[in-house]
Amino acid sequence: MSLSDMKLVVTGAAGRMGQALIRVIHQTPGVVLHAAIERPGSAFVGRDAGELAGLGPLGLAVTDDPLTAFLDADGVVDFTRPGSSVDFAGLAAQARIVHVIGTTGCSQTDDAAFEAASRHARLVKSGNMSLGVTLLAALTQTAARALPARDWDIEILEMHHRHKVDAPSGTALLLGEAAARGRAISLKEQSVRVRDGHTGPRPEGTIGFATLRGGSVVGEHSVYLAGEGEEVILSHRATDRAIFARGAVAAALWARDKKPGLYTMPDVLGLN
Ligand SMILES: NC(=O)C1=CN([C@@H]2O[C@H](COP(=O)(O)OP(=O)(O)OC[C@H]3O[C@@H](n4cnc5c(N)ncnc54)[C@H](OP(=O)(O)O)[C@@H]3O)[C@@H](O)[C@H]2O)C=CC1
Ligand SMILES: O=C(O)C1=N[C@H](C(=O)O)C[C@H](O)C1
Repeated sequence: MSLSDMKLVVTGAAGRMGQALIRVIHQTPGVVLHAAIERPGSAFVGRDAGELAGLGPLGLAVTDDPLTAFLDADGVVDFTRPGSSVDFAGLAAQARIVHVIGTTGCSQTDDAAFEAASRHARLVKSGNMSLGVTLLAALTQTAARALPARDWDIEILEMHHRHKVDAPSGTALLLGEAAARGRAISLKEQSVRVRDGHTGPRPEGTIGFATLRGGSVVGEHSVYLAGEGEEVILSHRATDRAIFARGAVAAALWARDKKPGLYTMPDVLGLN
């Protein structure tokens, strides 16, 4: 470790993403694992973070004390649950550090809390931290703008593993927002999140969502632009959670010298 290495805290350290983050931080020059956090009462508290992530012992025990961990850290990388991420954003604001939020399924109230925390912390939040999906969103916006709503319907299909708890996925919603921007419409007013029974014909100009869950699928997303006699399909398939972890660590490093604020992955990748 060098003096200038960015000291990162991983919350939800024993989770699927927590373990991937510990591995990526261990391999990435310029960052160091400062603390690993699980919730009070978790069976993982006290366990070695490296052993949890399959790296062998790192000499760093998982704790349930984020306040102490954040005070002496440069950033926190957080893929947990909405309520927990809101609490962590408050602590990151107190500590004036970087908070990278990958957690999905957040409500408008949660988003307002992130906005408030970003007055003091540097927050980077995205429903998908991968380079591929950030590009897919840009392509979706371009395609939605180019293909008129009168002739081209937009549908977003996603599939994830059986343990996922929120739907549609954060990525599907991010792609829906990109399509809505391309069409200059409000996703909230024009989205169809569920279909069941006698639905009637498809309302023109809407953006539809369909959700599949099963097995160990890491994450698959397709944007269908369906016209009369032809379809354009833009797709992304994640096969390794390391893509999200690498994006999150790149976001933390990018945000290190930024002003307090709420940023997204296109900011990190210079696409805005
Ligand atoms: N933006 C992106 O690129 C990506 C986002 N995600 C999102 O990240 C989130 C996590 O996904 P995943 O890793 O699969 O989920 P997991 O359930 O495997 O992991 C979440 C971990 O967070 C822990 N946790 C929850 N609350 C707290 C808390 N207050 N303090 C400390 N630890 C806590 C959980 O503990 P316990 O089990 O005890 O509750 C669990 O160990 C989801 O919202 C998912 O959609 C996932 C992949 C990529
Ligand atoms: O829960 C997951 O696993 C994932 N969640 C994110 C989402 O909701 O889009 C990103 C990725 O697809 C994996």
